[in-house]
Amino acid sequence: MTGPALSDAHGSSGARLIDGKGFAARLTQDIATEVSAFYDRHRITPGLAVVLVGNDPASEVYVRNKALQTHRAGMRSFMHMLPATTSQEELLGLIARLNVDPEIHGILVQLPLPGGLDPVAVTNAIVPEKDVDGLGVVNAGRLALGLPGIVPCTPLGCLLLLRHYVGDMRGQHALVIGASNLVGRPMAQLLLQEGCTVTVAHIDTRDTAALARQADIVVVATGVRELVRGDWIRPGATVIDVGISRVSLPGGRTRLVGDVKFDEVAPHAGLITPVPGGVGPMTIACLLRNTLDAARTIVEGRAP
Ligand SMILES: Nc1nc2c(c(=O)[nH]1)N[C@@H](CN(C=O)c1ccc(C(=O)N[C@@H](CCC(=O)O)C(=O)O)cc1)CN2
Repeated sequence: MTGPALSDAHGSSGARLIDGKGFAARLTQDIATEVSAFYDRHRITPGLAVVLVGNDPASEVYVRNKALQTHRAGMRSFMHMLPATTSQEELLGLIARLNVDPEIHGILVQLPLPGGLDPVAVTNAIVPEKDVDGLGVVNAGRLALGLPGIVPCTPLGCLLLLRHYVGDMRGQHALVIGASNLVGRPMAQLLLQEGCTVTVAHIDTRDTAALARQADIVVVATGVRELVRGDWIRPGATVIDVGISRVSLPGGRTRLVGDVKFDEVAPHAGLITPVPGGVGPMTIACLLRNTLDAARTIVEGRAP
């Protein structure tokens, strides 16, 4: 429940910054310790296969970071970089091989996929026990029923931050803006399980601002940059910004912005995640968590 109050430079009257970067670094260290203990017990190093199709520049950065962090946590990383011309059959063939590879405990196909490839069919081709993105129907169904399973990395990261900084969320009103399979839908399920009253808004929901003004917790995952404005936020509310957009600045430089107009929102919020350094780093830390848990399930035969 710590975190610095924002300085006047941010135009804030005292919202605390949620330090996702620091939290993710500690989580990764803990996972490295657990990976080492797992190796001592079984003489097995968990292995993560990451599949990237095409050359989306942001995805290339994310998969490189995934490989780096996987090594840092003491696990094995297997990268499969495929051309954008890869057919659905070729991709499904690779997944079928990874599904039965004993060195692989987690499989992730980086999203978005190039046009012509069906992300639902592809993610559902991964066997549920290696589906470390938690996006297949088995893990998504388990989450919807409140059963143990693999939870998608970004919503899991948001949940860990909320549990740490907010604590008990029972009775709080949570608004999730954006209903994607990757973030919004699983996030809503997790908040329900925490005892929140949950509203889910679409990008084009009428008067999302009015819904936000009633919320104690606002999680935004729309990809619409700076959608959430200062007057949307009830004083003291917790704001979790999942969006990451790169905007061009004069002189060829770029900067990252989220789905929240930070300088306007921070003075109203009680707690807020920055972009960068908020939810993003938690996504990769939770992928490592899910990979180790998947290895445990496969090797020790126990549920995560
Ligand atoms: N199969 C998946 N595809 C995608 C996922 C996912 O969880 N599974 N999530 C996103 C992208 N993503 C991981 O893949 C991701 C996004 C952001 C970050 C991150 O650390 N962001 C940093 C800034 C990094 C930068 O400088 O660009 C931050 O916010 O501080 C990590 C992973 C879509 N695809």
